[in-house]
Amino acid sequence: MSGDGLSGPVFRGRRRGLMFVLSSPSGAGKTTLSKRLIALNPDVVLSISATTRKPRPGEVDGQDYFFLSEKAFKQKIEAGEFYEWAKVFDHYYGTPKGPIEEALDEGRDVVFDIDWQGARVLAEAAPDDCVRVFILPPSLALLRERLTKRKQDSEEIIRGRMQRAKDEIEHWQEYDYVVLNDDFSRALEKMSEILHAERLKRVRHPWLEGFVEELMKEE
Ligand SMILES: Nc1ncnc2c1ncn2[C@@H]1O[C@H](COP(=O)(O)OP(=O)(O)OP(=O)(O)O)[C@@H](O)[C@H]1O
Ligand SMILES: Nc1nc2c(ncn2[C@@H]2O[C@H](COP(=O)(O)O)[C@@H](O)[C@H]2O)c(=O)[nH]1
Repeated sequence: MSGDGLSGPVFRGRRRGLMFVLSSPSGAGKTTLSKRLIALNPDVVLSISATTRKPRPGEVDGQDYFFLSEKAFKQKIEAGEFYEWAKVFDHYYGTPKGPIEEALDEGRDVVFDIDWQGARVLAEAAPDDCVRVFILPPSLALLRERLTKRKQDSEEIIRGRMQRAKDEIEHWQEYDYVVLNDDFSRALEKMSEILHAERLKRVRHPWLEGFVEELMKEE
């Protein structure tokens, strides 16, 4: 069951999975945080996006992203295979529908690492299921340092990502929660707290309606 404290021997109702949407400027730490969050909560599923950008060293197709040609990506847009898609840093990125719908229907929570455009689409499409978290870096200087130390991108690419950082941060007020990723462990703890509190929300437990109705008939 969902491990949310409402599923003991008496409370057997199922809940629908929630969409845990993370955005931040590139390099603030959402990939690292989401992977650690899933390691701590193995019942949570990571949404694997499709992209037309080239794989970084060590990235695995089907694990980090589905790496597609622009032609294949556009065919999938036409076929309606994406929940949402956007152009970010001159490349296409999109969230495949199939695995997400399956996971949510099974009551599993899904983590999305997507930009503000995608977060907005998901929140409009599924306002009751969506929880949006914006991750802030402690400063732009430290953001640049993280991108540099990651050793995955050229100086030119890092410059482009830094130029777009403020455009992304401008959307912070569209999010339900903001987590400052200064100390990593503290940020991770806050993410876990948000996830666990959100799982308990009444709207995520429609079975409670029937349960309370029965309870009120007693005596
Ligand atoms: N709290 C932290 N303190 C120091 N370094 C951190 C912290 N959090 C993450 N990092 C490091 O910063 C780098 C960027 O993190 P990460 O790749 O998770 O960012 P991201 O937001 O997913 O970026 P992108 O949008 O480009 O995918 C990584 O090398 C990661 O180990
Ligand atoms: N709207 C979407 N944005 C996405 C998706 N997958 C990733 N992203 C965002 O793109 C940038 C760059 O990612 P990188 O892996 O090249 O560093 C980052 O902000 C991601 O959040 C998606 O499916 N939809």
